[in-house]
Amino acid sequence: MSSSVSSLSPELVIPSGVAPLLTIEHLTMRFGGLTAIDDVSFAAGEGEITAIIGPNGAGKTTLFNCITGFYTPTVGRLTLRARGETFLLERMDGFRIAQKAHVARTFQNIRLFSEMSVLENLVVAQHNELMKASGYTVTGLFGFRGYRKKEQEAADLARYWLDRVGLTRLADINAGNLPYGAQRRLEIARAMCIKPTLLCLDEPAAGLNPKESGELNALLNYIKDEHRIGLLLIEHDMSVVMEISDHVIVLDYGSKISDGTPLYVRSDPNVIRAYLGEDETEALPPEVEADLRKDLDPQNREGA
Ligand SMILES: Nc1ncnc2c1ncn2[C@@H]1O[C@H](COP(=O)(O)OP(=O)(O)OP(=O)(O)O)[C@@H](O)[C@H]1O
Repeated sequence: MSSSVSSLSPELVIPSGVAPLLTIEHLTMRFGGLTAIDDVSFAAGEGEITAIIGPNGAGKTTLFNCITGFYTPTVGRLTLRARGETFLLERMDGFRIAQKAHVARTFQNIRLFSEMSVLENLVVAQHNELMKASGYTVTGLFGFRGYRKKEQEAADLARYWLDRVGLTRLADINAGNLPYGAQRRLEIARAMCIKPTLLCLDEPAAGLNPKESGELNALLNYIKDEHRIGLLLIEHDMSVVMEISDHVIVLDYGSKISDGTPLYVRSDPNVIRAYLGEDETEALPPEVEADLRKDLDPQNREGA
């Protein structure tokens, strides 16, 4: 672990010791009298999958909305360090967070352009790059070389991601006619077309069958391994979380209640209590209780 990482506050330590890509410090988000996020701090590593889990209403989507500029946090600092630049996200609006910091996002409910073809969905995601190449003029209409080159690059990138998500054969059909699992993969491909530094996925496995869920895991691992970007994942499907995450943050009633490797949080009594309630944890058999205590012993804590 480098000295810069080891000097961080304990709240911000990443179990694997990799450099932080995103640092959230003392984030609080209030809606009138309701505190949806209450003084939450954590860091997400470069080239890692960080899962945000917690019961319904824990504040997961609100956290994403703060990171991606949909909400301006009431309090807190959100720092993204990527490609040699530092961005203070709490000071930026959603458009600049997407275009300058290259933070991409998918939503709980699929938001594709359903009347456009699968391929068009991926080209349209690159609209801003193309507009920049045209100098925000009619250059594109005259087919100038610089613009044509950008247009070709946009088409190549779209085809690359179509291939990666297994949709090349379906490139020309309307996105709204794709099967559900394929729509979810297309959304991720579209987000990847903005060449993100950080990809935020809100329940990507929702509604998927086990086969589609396996394909999703493979896709997310591919993105992590081949493109070395950070992924933030809100997910209720624990098989997905436990299989592909490097780091898990657990929220409950807006507060962080656990932070560590999947193995660590899985046996953290705070997490079990949040998911099952007090009564069930009291009824744990003594040998399970003993295992939990062993797992929680800092000496045995994985990644500690
Ligand atoms: N715009 C808003 N105005 C008022 N309250 C809000 C707003 N957005 C979220 N909340 C409240 O903040 C709390 C956290 O909601 P949030 O959607 O972030 O939880 P979540 O963990 O994503 O839940 P789920 O797993 O059900 O999606 C809830 O009590 C919710 O009602």
